[in-house]
Amino acid sequence: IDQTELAKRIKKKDKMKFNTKVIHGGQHHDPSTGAVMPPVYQTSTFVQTSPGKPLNPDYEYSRAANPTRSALENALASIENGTRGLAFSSGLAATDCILRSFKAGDEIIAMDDLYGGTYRMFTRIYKDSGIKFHFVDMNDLEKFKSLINENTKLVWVETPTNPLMKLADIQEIAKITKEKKILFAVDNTFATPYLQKPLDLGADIVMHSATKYLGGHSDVIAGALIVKDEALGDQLHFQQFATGATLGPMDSFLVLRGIKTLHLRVQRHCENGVKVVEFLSNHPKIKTVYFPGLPSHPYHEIAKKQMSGFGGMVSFTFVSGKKEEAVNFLERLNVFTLAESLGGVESLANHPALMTHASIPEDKRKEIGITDDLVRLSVGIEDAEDLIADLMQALA
Ligand SMILES: Cc1ncc(COP(=O)(O)O)c(C=O)c1O
Ligand SMILES: N[C@@H](CC[Se]C[C@H](N)C(=O)O)C(=O)O
Repeated sequence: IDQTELAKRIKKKDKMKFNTKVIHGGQHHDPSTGAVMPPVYQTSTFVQTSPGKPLNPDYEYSRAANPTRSALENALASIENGTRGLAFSSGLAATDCILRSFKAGDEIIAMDDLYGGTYRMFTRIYKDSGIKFHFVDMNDLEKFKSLINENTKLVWVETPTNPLMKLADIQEIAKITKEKKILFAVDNTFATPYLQKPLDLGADIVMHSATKYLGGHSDVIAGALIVKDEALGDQLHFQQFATGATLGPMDSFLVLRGIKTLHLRVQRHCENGVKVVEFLSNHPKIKTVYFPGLPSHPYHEIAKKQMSGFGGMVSFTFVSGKKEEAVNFLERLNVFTLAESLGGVESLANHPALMTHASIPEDKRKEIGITDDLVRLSVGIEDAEDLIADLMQALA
């Protein structure tokens, strides 16, 4: 098949439905061998037939492009309904790639509840760059609007947020950022494109910690950016190429393999999430359950509007409010593994204040509601009965 015919066939797959796209989107067989999965092109460089003339014009050096990474990047673009995907060596490297575009005097408005590492990058790595950061609850649209001025260059939201499961209305924010010509980036790690498609809702950039649901098997650290606008895609690719935080071929292969079962896994995460939430919500020792699928969740209406399911991430606090009770509970778990990270097939449990969000200063944590008795669960795809039995014995 010649290249034009191949490109046509790939384009057709972009019109297919989501469950087909996770498997075929942006994909074709390996042109030189016919291999169905792209081989792990474990090579740093590519032959040139004459100086400056690579044998294949798409590939000269793997930091710029590598065929295994290209296959993943095409899949990422397809499943998020973008035109360009970029794969990074971590989620934070992907975030950093966006941040590098800004200069002293620029202002960035970010959601007040963020993954601890993102908050740490904004407040510590970029603190001396002259970029000004504002943290605000994006549900207070008036307050958000009042922070915008001619220097505002980026709006950054995570929705749902890590770990408090707050939501931001992507469409409403996009109306404002479009009018003011501000770039709008959404960290879609918790929702995944199976449940939420920020580019379709008006965002300019989707970011992922692909370490989580996209990879799905807790075996890789990876990040992703996806955009619709081709010029923005070129600009971000240049930043990535020129600074170097690209994803290696083996890790690209693992994330691509993970994506092929994303729809099945997230469906089960959602089913199990609801069952775990039902159990926790009726347990006498549990005070508040944070889950966007609960009608009592303050942002349930936004969740219904922009998500097609509620995911498998659940946080909760104890009636006693005591850190010791949370710690004892976590130490007693048997099927849930006490570990940082989320989105893998196995259920994980985490104490945000002591683990994933320890990099946020204590006063700030308290201010946003990350209390010392807060526990976060990443509900996996095991049998829900076993998960609930494990929670029950650990709470007993
Ligand atoms: C919501 C969210 N965004 C970004 C990151 C950063 O990703 P990574 O660990 O892959 O660098 C994480 C976790 O680390 C996360 O939970
Ligand atoms: N100690 C790490 C924390 C990694 Se958190 C991983 C993931 N985002 C999660 O929320 O579980 C650090 O970077 O400080």
